[in-house]
Amino acid sequence: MKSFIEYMAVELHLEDPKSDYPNICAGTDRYAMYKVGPVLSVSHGMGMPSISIMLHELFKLLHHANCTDVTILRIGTSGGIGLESGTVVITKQSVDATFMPKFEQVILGKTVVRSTDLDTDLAEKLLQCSKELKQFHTVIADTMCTMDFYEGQARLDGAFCSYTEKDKQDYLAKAYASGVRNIEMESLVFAAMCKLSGLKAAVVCVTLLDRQKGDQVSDSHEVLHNLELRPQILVGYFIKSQLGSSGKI
Ligand SMILES: O=P(O)(O)O[C@H]1O[C@H](CO)[C@@H](O)[C@H]1O
Ligand SMILES: O=c1cc[nH]c(=O)[nH]1
Repeated sequence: MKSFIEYMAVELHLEDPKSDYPNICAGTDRYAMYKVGPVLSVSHGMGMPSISIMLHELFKLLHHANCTDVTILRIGTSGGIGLESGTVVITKQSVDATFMPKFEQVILGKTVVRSTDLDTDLAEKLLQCSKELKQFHTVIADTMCTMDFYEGQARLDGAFCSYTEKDKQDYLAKAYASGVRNIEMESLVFAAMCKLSGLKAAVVCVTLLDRQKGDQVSDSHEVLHNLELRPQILVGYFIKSQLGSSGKI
């Protein structure tokens, strides 16, 4: 989060050699938050419960700070399906582990179903940015969001596994056929909460491996670090172009 803010400071020409970027949320270890100019960068931990707490608190903060015209972008990593590792996926729709575009939450003992639509126009603008950048392959596709990294994502290498390689491949093939091209663990509640709050939102994740070829993320730290920079580069370029065209920088 801090390195993204340092990167944005340079991109937006807002860097100050004397300034360090403090963690605005240093009083809690739940997440970290950094800011430069109009850009906030916040960590969200792993999984839907973690990101949903952060989003509740972030939305309240944005409200009390009278922020307007807010765009929220989740950047992160994912497992790909049928894509070369390093491909960046901009989420068209976030779907659950049964490939349905809905987020279910039990509230007061009743199941509430919320839509996980994301902003189509924003996704297209991000894709256009990637075409201008010409640095890596980017697609718009559905993202499957799961409750778990191992059995929830059909891995065979967790502590428990109750299915075969063939079962795994059949499930991933069904996901692919339904339009899913990557798997991660936060987009469902992220999309549902951003839609509910009326904020424009997008999910941009790089794929670290092709799940039809394996389960383990086994590239070197250096290779993985370079792949992880891709969503930052794309979103950084987008933020810069948006702020430039609206005369805010
Ligand atoms: O790269 P991040 O944002 O952590 O996202 C992905 O990586 C984590 C699993 O390794 C999950 O949080 C998943 O959604
Ligand atoms: O396979 C992967 C890689 C990163 N994050 C996930 O959730 N799954």
